[in-house]
Amino acid sequence: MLTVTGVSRSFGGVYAVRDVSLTIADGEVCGIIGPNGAGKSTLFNLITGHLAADHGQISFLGQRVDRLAPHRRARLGMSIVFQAARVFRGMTVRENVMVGLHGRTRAGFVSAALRLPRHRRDEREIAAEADTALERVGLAEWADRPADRLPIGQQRALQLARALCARPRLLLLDEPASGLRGQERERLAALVEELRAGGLTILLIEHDVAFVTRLADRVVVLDLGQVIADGPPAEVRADPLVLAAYLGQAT
Ligand SMILES: Nc1ncnc2c1ncn2[C@@H]1O[C@H](COP(=O)(O)OP(=O)(O)OP(=O)(O)O)[C@@H](O)[C@H]1O
Repeated sequence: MLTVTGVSRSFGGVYAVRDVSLTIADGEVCGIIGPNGAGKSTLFNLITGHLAADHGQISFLGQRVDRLAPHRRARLGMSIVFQAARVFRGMTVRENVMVGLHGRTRAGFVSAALRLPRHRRDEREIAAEADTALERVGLAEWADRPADRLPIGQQRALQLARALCARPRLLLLDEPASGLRGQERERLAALVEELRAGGLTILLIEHDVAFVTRLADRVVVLDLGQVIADGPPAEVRADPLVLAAYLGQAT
């Protein structure tokens, strides 16, 4: 589904990502971990198109995408949940999901603003689609509540619902567990497991090694911009190179 080949990116002459290659197969959950400054965010942004690579190739669904802008990659089926994503205040949970869907309808923003008949029909379809996504992430009963009152764990689920509405082929999660603890983290993990069981292909970067190794089929470990391990979670956790990279770092 995704192939990264020999990708590098430097800042001011220092490599943040150096000659990284990895592949993600259809239906796989791939986790990218690594100590602070390892290059995780840089690699994530190279894949989504928010950063341009200096060298290397990225292919998605058999097509070169490394020169495409983020929205073009999104149209091909990449959907991102950003770590810092916020909910829209003053809107309900359902409306928050509907905002993401408006751009996709034939009617679009113009007739939405003018409230044309076509808009009213599309609006009902959009609301139904939003409800389906909310159901999928366990937020159905919160649909009519103000989104900014949701606890942070549910706000993250809401962002997932928004991303799912784009019907992604590949879901990219940027530190989904950050700021979550205990039960919230458990709920999110269960949700990702459900999405995986549904056959969705997922790439996640995370600080929380335990969270990743629990969810991922495969874990790629970066250190100083390079891949130092790539394999099943149990294998990677026991790898001496990985243990050495994490030595002295809080994981
Ligand atoms: N825009 C930038 N300008 C200059 N240097 C950068 C930039 N982005 C990243 N770097 C450097 O590249 C290296 C990798 O950073 P990156 O943020 O990708 O690592 P990370 O693994 O995501 O780190 P963390 O776990 O701390 O978020 C670091 O040395 C960082 O200082």
